[in-house]
Amino acid sequence: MTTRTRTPFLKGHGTENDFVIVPDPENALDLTPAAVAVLCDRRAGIGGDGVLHVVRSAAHPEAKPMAAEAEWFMDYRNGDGSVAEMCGNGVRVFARYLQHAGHVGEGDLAIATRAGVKTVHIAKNGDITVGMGRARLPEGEVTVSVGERSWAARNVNMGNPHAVAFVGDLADAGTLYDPPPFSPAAAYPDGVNVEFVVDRGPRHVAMRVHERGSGETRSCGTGACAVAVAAARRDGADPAVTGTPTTYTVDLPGGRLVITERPDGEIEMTGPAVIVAEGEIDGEWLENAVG
Ligand SMILES: N[C@H](CCC[C@H](N)C(=O)O)C(=O)O
Repeated sequence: MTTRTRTPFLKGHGTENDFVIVPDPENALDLTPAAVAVLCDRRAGIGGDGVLHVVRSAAHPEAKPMAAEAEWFMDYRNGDGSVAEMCGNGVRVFARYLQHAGHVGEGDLAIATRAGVKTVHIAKNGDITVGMGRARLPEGEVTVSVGERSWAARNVNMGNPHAVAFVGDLADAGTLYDPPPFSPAAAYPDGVNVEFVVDRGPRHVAMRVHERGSGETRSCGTGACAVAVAAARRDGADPAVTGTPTTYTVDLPGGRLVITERPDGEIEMTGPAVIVAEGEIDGEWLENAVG
């Protein structure tokens, strides 16, 4: 962005996982990691867990191969400026933005992401359902720690990496200021999102999450999917084994998501998404802030 340009932005969230939305159909903006970090700064910037850069698939080299299937590409960035493969809450907010901007209506659409094309359904009641694809469950147990405490965790990949630890009480995870150390280091060469989970009832869990690149957030869509997949295996309810779909209700600090895994491994996540506000980014401010 050059000085004195004014770039539209919107603010939105899905179960309080919040994002700065930057519409840029022709991929004209130079959205550097430093610019993302400044935009996500909750004091000196707009504030958010991440940025949803809205680009036509045909205008982005990573999304061009998906352009025939999905007109729009969610170029997702974490709040620290790093790039992640996928953001579940982000896809719902992205779909809500496309609807808000008049690009799509209620019903079915497809969104390109770095983890492939995701199918999305915008329901009349406002709920948004995302086809999250299949989980990968790398072999080998991992351990995560917070302070003096450690837990065995399940390695689940939803396009992005997760470590799911079942704990006695969500307070056991302490303040979660820093990324929880994990071992073996080789399990997550590019870092990891760590979820701490307790039971609330049959097929009903609650979780906290420390997100790679964003810190503790109020919600994580891919994390909720990873938790549901790990819980189903713990509970002897793996749909591939039982032949019946499993649905888990996942309560997060920021709201509730419903995750269904089918016998073929396909996972669907349903939850809300809202647009909170829209405005303009001052190019001169951003240029000075980035330095
Ligand atoms: N921090 C994650 C990306 C965002 C995931 C989360 N916000 C979601 O809703 O899935 C990562 O680095 O893999």
